[in-house]
Amino acid sequence: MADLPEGALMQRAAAGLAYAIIDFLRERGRGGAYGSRVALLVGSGDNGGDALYAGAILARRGARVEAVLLSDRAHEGGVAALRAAGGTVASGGVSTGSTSGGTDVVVDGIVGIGGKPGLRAEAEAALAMFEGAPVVSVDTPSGVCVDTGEVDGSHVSADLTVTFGTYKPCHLLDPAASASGRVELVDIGLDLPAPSVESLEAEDVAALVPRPAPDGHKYTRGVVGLRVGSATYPGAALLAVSGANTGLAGMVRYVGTAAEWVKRHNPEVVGDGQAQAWVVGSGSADGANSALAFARASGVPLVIDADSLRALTGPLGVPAILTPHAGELAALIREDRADVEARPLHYARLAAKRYHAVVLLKGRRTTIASPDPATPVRVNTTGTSWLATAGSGDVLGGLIGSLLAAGLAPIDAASAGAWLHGAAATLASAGGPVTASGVASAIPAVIRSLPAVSPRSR
Ligand SMILES: NC(=O)C1=CN([C@@H]2O[C@H](COP(=O)(O)OP(=O)(O)OC[C@H]3O[C@@H](n4cnc5c(N)ncnc54)[C@H](OP(=O)(O)O)[C@@H]3O)[C@@H](O)[C@H]2O)[C@@H](O)CC1
Ligand SMILES: Nc1ncnc2c1ncn2[C@@H]1O[C@H](COP(=O)(O)OP(=O)(O)O)[C@@H](O)[C@H]1O
Repeated sequence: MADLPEGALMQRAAAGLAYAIIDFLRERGRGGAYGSRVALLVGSGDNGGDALYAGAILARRGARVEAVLLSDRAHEGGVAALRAAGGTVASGGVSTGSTSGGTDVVVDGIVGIGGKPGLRAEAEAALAMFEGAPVVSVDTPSGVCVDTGEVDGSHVSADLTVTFGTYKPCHLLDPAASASGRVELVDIGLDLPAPSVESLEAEDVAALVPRPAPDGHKYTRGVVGLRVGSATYPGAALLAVSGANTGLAGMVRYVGTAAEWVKRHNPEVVGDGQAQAWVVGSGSADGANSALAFARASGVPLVIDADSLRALTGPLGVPAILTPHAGELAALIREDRADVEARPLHYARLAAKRYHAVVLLKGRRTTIASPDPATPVRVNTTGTSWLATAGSGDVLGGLIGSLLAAGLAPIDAASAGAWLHGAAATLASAGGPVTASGVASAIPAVIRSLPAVSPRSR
């Protein structure tokens, strides 16, 4: 890094940005840069510099590029480069109209990682001039909080965000993740600090998924037990069992009022006995407290879902994964649901600390926090909104339980489970509706499709 000439990182970022914009224009039916009309919204920092240098590349390739400067301190080298390439520069935050009324893309170089949340009035006014035009954000959608994914005030909603070096929390965590649109990563050779938020990829999950040892038997593979469902909600038992009974654990036990149903549909499932992990609470209704008490007394790691979350009073004294959706987490920590949805990172961390458990906060971007504040929070990016269907959370609890029983650490079981669950939903959905049972049925196919893992990296 020390050997790089000054500005080299910005030149790499700008080149990556320019080529991403050209691809974006092609996707939208333009030939590429040539003949396209490009508006750059340029703030006072290096983020605006990236936009200006990218604009210069586009102008050299025949685009009509206008930079709208939102500050009188725009990046000087970038302004000069754009002018030299034939672009126009409008100061005072007002477009000359050279690209409006048919702008093919607006490039948001207002602020990047140096910005404060919220947009200033001149940025809002400039965005309003180009309302309706597609937006590509440089590094981050301007106005969101980069480190938490929260939004406070107005912000850009991008169709595409081109980011440099690494994904930032705002690209992964809602609500800012939704404002980022599609996110493309450009490697510019940055030296990066350890992340506070991360996301598993297929290779990571492949390395975590338990595989039977050649000389293994069913007990060495782990036994998962479920105390879920009730006379009121027998379906929750069936669905949680379907998530657990995909062959990832060596054996599945079920204890509860739905035992006859469960065994009729799952002849492999056996009754009470020792287990390496218990899943409790899904559809447990009045039995939620006793299910939790029995499971806790076993001393093994637990997955605590739905009704059993209400029975929690504090840390459990055993390793545990809590799996609330936003409403359940709000009730658990006595906050408003809307606040939890607005600050998932904050509240997942808070609950993990308070209950000394891994907290998996379900939603579009399921957020998984460890009680150890040094462990990065994991955000799940697989899945589809078709997964928002009754009972799919029950399937997830069972699946995570089987991974826990197979010996994964709670943070790994929770995050690999969420990844597989989302991927199974996408596979089963194939762009259309899917049921919770359909999600469970697709889990083995997702595992078969994971990239091969060398035995050494397991
Ligand atoms: N890391 C790297 O090595 C590389 C980084 N690179 C790029 O640099 C970007 C970071 O650049 P940066 O540090 O100059 O900050 P940046 O986000 O442009 O703006 C900060 C200035 O904006 C202002 N401002 C603040 N809040 C505001 C608001 N809400 N609304 C409006 N204005 C606001 C405030 O100035 P003020 O006007 O208050 O004086 C502040 O000083 C990064 O995201 C990436 O694109 C690449 O080139 C590759 C190498
Ligand atoms: N908009 C969405 N996009 C993707 N996944 C979603 C969305 N909404 C919910 N989900 C996922 O659907 C599942 C729903 O679980 P949950 O709310 O517990 O449902 P249930 O209690 O009916 O089983 C979770 O895995 C959650 O992450």
